[in-house]
Amino acid sequence: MSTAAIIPAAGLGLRLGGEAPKALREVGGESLLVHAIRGLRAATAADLACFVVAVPPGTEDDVRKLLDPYAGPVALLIVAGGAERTDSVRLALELVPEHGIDCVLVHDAARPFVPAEVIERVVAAVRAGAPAVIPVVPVTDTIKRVDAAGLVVDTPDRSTLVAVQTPQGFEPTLLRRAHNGDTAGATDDAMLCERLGVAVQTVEGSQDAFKVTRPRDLILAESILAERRTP
Ligand SMILES: Nc1ccn([C@@H]2O[C@H](COP(=O)(O)OP(=O)(O)OP(=O)(O)O)[C@@H](O)[C@H]2O)c(=O)n1
Ligand SMILES: C[C@](O)(CO)[C@H](O)COP(=O)(O)O
Repeated sequence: MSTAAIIPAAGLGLRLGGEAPKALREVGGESLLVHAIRGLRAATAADLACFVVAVPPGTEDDVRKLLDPYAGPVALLIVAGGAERTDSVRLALELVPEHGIDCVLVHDAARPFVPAEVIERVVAAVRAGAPAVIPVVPVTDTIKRVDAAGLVVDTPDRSTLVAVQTPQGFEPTLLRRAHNGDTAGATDDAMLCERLGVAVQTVEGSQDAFKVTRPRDLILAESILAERRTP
């Protein structure tokens, strides 16, 4: 049995700004998407069989040429993404093979430096029987809920809160069922499983798995890459 990796990479990167779509922005001379593909391939215990990459409509051929040299023996499928992240994941999921896959990972192109051990932890937990698995890290700020007027409603106990990363791993049939339902307002795929009443398992994530969202995140990304490239 093998793993399929869906990579939603069709976002515009409005918070990051710049000309190119975010997944094609470069760090250390290579795009975030290439770094993400390389990171997934480094997780050898995941037994990756295919990548399905959702890209901005119209960029399919260019992205295929860009990624071909990095996919190696892993099959590379490209699909035009949708308006929302969940649309892009659903469209990619339609290309995931029906047979021979025991785990589907969904991994943001915008998280280029996830350590291999995090990916392998997610896959191992799915293979051990958890139908939905997410990597998480503790939150370091105090989090408050506020109302429309900006007034604080309450302060949740921080020890019960975590920040959620990707890749998120799923038993394939569950992920298909989750994306067949109502996806409105869902900011990750695990949330769709929660809506079905499925228990979602957490595993330890990593600070390196942060999401490139705003311009300063590129500075952190450059610094992580420089650290990794230093012998
Ligand atoms: N319609 C969309 C929107 C997002 N994504 C992908 O989902 C991941 C996480 O989304 P986010 O960081 O919000 O990316 P953007 O939507 O590009 O950013 P922004 O909201 O700032 O425009 C990214 O890899 C992004 O390319 C996608 O495939 N399709
Ligand atoms: C899926 C995700 O990366 C988990 O933290 C996150 O929810 C994506 O959110 P975004 O606002 O679409 O970047």
